[in-house]
Formats: sequence, C-alpha cells, structure tokens
Amino acid sequence: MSTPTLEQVNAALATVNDPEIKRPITDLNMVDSVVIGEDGHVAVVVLLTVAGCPLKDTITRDVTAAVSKVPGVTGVSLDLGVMTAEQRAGLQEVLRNGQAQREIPFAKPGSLTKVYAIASGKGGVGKSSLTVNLALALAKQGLKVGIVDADIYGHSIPAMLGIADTRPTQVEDLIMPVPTASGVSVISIGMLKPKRDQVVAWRGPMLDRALVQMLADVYWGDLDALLLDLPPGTGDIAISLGQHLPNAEVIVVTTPQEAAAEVAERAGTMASMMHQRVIGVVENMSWMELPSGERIEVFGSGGGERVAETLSQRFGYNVRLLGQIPLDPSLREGGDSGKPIVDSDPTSAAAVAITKIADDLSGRGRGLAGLQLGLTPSSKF
Ligand SMILES: Nc1ncnc2c1ncn2[C@@H]1O[C@H](COP(=O)(O)OP(=O)(O)OP(=O)(O)O)[C@@H](O)[C@H]1O
Repeated sequence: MSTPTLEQVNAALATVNDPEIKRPITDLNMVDSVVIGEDGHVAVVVLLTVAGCPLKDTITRDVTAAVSKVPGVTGVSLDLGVMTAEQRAGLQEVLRNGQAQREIPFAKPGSLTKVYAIASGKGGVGKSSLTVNLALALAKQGLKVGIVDADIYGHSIPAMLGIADTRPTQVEDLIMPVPTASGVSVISIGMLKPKRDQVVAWRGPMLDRALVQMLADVYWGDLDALLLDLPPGTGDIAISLGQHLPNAEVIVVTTPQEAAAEVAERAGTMASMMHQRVIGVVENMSWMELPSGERIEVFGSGGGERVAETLSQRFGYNVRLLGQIPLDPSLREGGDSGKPIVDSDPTSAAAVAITKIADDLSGRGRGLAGLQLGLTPSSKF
C-alpha cells in the first residue's frame, strides 16, 4: 500500500474535535507537526491549551483512532505539548472571532440560542434536577445544550452530572465550559470559587460579575439551548439576569403544595417585572405511584395548575402547565450518583415526564411571542 499523504492525515485530524471547545483541532491550531515515515508510521504533535488538560486522554484516543483509519498508516505516535502564551492568545482570538470582550452572545439581536431560566420560589422543589434532566433530554434530540448553574446556595448541578471535581480549563481570560459524557457543556458558580468548599457570601455586585463571567467569559460556541439554574426566590441573581438577558424565557418550578405555589407565583412575577416571559410552569413531586398503580399525592395537588392560572391572569398571556413530574426514587438516586435518569433510566415515569416537556419546548417556534424588548424593571406588579 502507498504511503499516506499529508493531506489525508490532515483531513483525518480535521475530524477530531477538541472535547471542550467542540471544534476541529486543526481549526484551533492545536496540531503542531505531522511527520509521515516511509513505512507509513505517522508522528503527530498536538498542543494542549494548558498543561495537565483534563481531557488529554480523550484527545489522544480520538487523534490515534482518526489517523489510524487513513489507508497506508501502519502506526501512530502522538506527543502532547502545551501552547505558549502567544499561541494561547492566538487561540483566544480565534474563539472570540473578532468579538469584543465581555459581550454576552445570547443577548445579541439575532442570537439563535434559546435561553431558559429555571426559577422557583423556594429551595428543594427540584429545580436543579429538572435543569439537568431537561438539558440531557434536549441534547438527546441532537441539540447543542449548555447549562449555567447560577444557584449560589445550591450549585448542585456538577455533582448531579458526575463532574463535581472538574475545574474548567482557561485559555487566557476565556473559560472553557466543562463537557459531560452526554455532550452538555456546563459552567457552575461553584467552579469560579478558588476552593470548592468555600462558602459564597457574595452580594449584588459580586453576583452580577459572576453571572456576566459565566455568560460572557465562557466559550459557549453555537448553542441551540442554554439552561440557567437560578437560586430560589427573587434575589440579586434574578435581577441581574433580567438586566443582562431580558430575552431569557422563564420556567417556574413548584410542588403541588398551596404554600409552595404561592411563593412560586412571586418568582414568576419577578421575572415578568424584569420583562422576561414566563413560558410555563412545571409541577414536580406531583404524586408517588405505588406498585399497585395507586397514586399518593404526598404534597397535595393543584399547585402547578394554580400557578399557571394565576400567572396567566396576571400577565394577560397564556402561561401553560408544561408538565407534572411524579416523585420517583430513581430521580433522586440518579442525581446523587451523577447519572441523571433521562440517561440512566429513560423509561422511568419521571424521565418520561421530563422528556415530554423537552419535546414540547423544542417543538415551539421562535416567533415574536418569545422576544422581549424592554430593559428596565417595571413596577407594574
Ligand atoms: N421528582 C422527584 N422524585 C424524587 N426525588 C426528587 C424529585 N425531584 C427532586 N428530588 C430530590 O429532591 C432533592 C432536591 O432537589 P433539587 O436539588 O433538584 O432541588 P432544587 O429546587 O434545585 O433545590 P435548591 O434550589 O435548594 O438547590 C434532591 O435530592 C433531588 O434528588
């Protein structure tokens, strides 16, 4: 067989994506050199963005597999180097694509990314569980999905996705979101703290800076959907989000309980004051199904319907009940073990309910109804 050509090897390398940036390593100037021996042995040097890049094994595996497939290749050796400061600055330039720093791509007119803010009145209603499972369900449909975990009190998203100990890679002042096994990109407010166990006692301006950092200083690439897990209640992050991303669409999570519904209505109203559109309500922990098929309504009933009706009346547009998710031990187990049920137990009742909500969301058109125009908080409510 004839010796492979440089074009063939380069074409093979162009099929390898950097796992964090999700673009071909050839576009990112990560391929430093390719030497093809007469015996068909190919020696490749790939430059990592930072020393100790957590995904170097993935890059090694993918490069070796891609080059091995080229006809005539008898062996592949791969050396990993590290980019110089100058090369990293060049990469940052490529990634920013001429865009000014500190610009939030999702806030730009014409952005095609759907931004969903998952809000709740109080903690513990399942907002984070819904966020991760909804993100995975959307990713399963082939969408490119990102999650911003902005829940300063909880920031439980990384653990729920099995990436609790992963720190994001930084290329100069651009942060790479952490990729999960399911292909969802994640950044968490917990990843911005110097130490994981540090308590966040940030107030308005610090929180605002952290939110902007997660939106503007993270390389998100082209996302179809971005999900934001907000802290419970109507605090500083909700106000900042309204100012920076007025086009975000809000999903309110509640349990069926009367008292929970009342505080959920407040969270929805807050979003509307920030000129964001509340697109629907998700009722979680709606019932528990016994092996006999009997349903026990552990937290009562009607909360989700009530919040949807109240907000519809208040805003003058239809706020739908998007779905009801039953209490399901496998959902809790999936969260605790870092393997969300939409992936690990997709036929469970809760996973089916969440997948239905994802189908509903992705089936919606973009239309003018979802676009928000104002920036300043109104005092209508
Ligand atoms: N439908 C469900 N069935 C069983 N367990 C659930 C369900 N929804 C949530 N849980 C469990 O309830 C706990 C709280 O859920 P989660 O962390 O998602 O809530 P949260 O609203 O994000 O809370 P916080 O805002 O305080 O972080 C978790 O242990 C989660 O696994």
